[in-house]
This record gives sequence, C-alpha cells and structure tokens, in this order.
Amino acid sequence: MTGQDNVRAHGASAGQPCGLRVDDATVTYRNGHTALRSASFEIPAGTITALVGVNGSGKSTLFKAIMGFVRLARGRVEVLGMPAPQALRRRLVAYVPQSEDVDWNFPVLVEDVVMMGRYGHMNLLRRPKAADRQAVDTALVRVGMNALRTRQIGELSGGQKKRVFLARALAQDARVILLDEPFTGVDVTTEDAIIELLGQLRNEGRVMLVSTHNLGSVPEFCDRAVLLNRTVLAHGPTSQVFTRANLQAAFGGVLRHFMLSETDERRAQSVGIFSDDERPLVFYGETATPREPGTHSRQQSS
Ligand SMILES: Nc1ncnc2c1ncn2[C@@H]1O[C@H](COP(=O)(O)OP(=O)(O)OP(=O)(O)O)[C@@H](O)[C@H]1O
Repeated sequence: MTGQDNVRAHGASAGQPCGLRVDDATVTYRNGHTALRSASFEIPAGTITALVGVNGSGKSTLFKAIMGFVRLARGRVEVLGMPAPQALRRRLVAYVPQSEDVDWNFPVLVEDVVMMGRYGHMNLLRRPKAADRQAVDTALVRVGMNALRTRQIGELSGGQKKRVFLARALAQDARVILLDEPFTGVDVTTEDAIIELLGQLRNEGRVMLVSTHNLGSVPEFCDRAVLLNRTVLAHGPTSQVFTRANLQAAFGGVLRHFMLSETDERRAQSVGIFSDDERPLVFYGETATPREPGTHSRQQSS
C-alpha cells in the first residue's frame, strides 16, 4: 500500500479512520431527474456530521444511495474503507428513516422492530439467542423505550417511533448510522436525549450522518457538516462550513435571515439569525453561536 493509498483507506484526518467516503456520486431517478450530481465528501469515524440543505436538495437520496436502495449512475461509496455493498452485507450500516417512509399500520411490537436489527446476526431460521435478546434489551434501555416495548409501533408518538428505529440500529451494532431528520416533530427533551445518545455513540467510534433542518442545533452537536444542493457545496468541520456565505449559497431565498441592530455595546456588531424551518442559528459577526446548555430557542413557525 502506498502512502497515498493509506490515506485513502484510513481517511484524510490524521489518526482517525475513514468512516464514510462518497466520491462523485450521481443519482438519476427513472423519471430522468438527477437528484444528486458528482457529490463528493468524506468523514472520519468517531464523528457526527450534519447533512443540511433545502427541501429536495437530495439528502434522502444520498442516504438511499449509501444504503443501496437507489442505484448510483456514477461514482462510489466507501464505508470504513470497504465498498458500501460489502459493508451493507456485513450489517455495518443502519438507516433511521423519516417517519413518512414507514407503514405504521403494520402490526408489529416495538421489541420486534428492534429485534429486526439482529436479523443479520442470526441464521436463516431467525430464532433469537440470548445474545440477541440482550442486545435488544440494552438498545431499548439506551433510548428510554423499554417501558413501551410491548406496544404496537403504530401506537407510538413520532418521537417515540424515532427512538425505536434508533434502538434497532443500536441492536444491529451498526458502526455507521444514517439518521433522516431525527428531530422533526420531536419535543426539545427528546431532541436533547437523542443528541446526548449520539454523543455517546460518537465516543464509541461510530459514524453518524444526520440530516436536519435545525440549523441552530448543528454547531452544538455536530463536529462536521455537509451542505447539499443536488451536489456538495461545502463539507468539513462545522466551524468552517457554517459561514454566512456558505449558508446563503445553500439556502438562497429559502432561508429566513434577519439582521438585528445590537444595542449591547460589548456586542457592537451585526447579529444574524438564520432559520430553515426549525431551531434558528444565531450569528454574532461571522461566527455561528451554539445555544447555551439548558436553553431552548425553538422558533415558532411564521
Ligand atoms: N423516487 C423518485 N423518483 C423521482 N424523483 C424523486 C424520487 N425521490 C425523490 N425525487 C426527487 O429528487 C429530489 C431530491 O429528493 P430528496 O427526497 O432526496 O430530497 P431531500 O433533501 O431529502 O428533501 P426534504 O428536505 O424535503 O426531505 C427532489 O426533487 C425529489 O422530488
């Protein structure tokens, strides 16, 4: 292996193995619409990365391409240094879908949904062993859903359903977890619980790619960000990607952007508030400011 190959296999960041590498990914749907064109980025393991962009910018398409649900017309995806299909066969990747993508009328218990995460660890008869039951128990406790384990999945609230799907990913012991808008329709307490859990998973060396419209939460819990608009506009550490110029390029007229005059002389600079639907992002000068711990500032819909 050459020095360059070594960097490719183990990621660009010194000391951190490459978690996910998307190279020149292009997806064209059957109706001829190219939802993603030449998208390229890479993220190291042990990180949480935000995937941010307007409605229709290709976030779900990117997830589906990584999962092999839609075909790449061009390009490739590598997971943990191996081609994505190999990583998928080894059940190293889990997808936590948007609520709308799931048929909630399907009669299945919460604990059965989480057990589905164990299928790849079982033989063809799919008879759970003690280790499988243990993994399900642990996952349900970690997401705070153990008390509701014998409920029908369709009887849960939106936030509870999301936690069940996250538990399924944990039971699977996925090293790479793709979360499609995990905070939509979720109260702030649940959002904080999910963020706390994602932090623990990062410390275990896993890779999380999280699509979200909560711009204000991104600097708070995401190490990195990928800005998408049918291709990758910017990617890298959040502090470098979340600039006014990049956000304006990604969101254009869609983003609500307010400039406030600052009366406090200590902050005699412009204050900008960027909002894409949910929790707003506040800029003092050119710096995005994470929310202070314990404070919540969800924007009311206008
Ligand atoms: N099965 C499909 N066939 C044709 N076009 C599709 C299909 N699925 C998505 N698209 C189109 O591809 C584009 C990207 O859709 P995608 O769902 O990836 O966007 P998104 O960024 O996840 O949006 P949102 O923020 O609304 O969830 C959109 O223009 C959408 O209409």
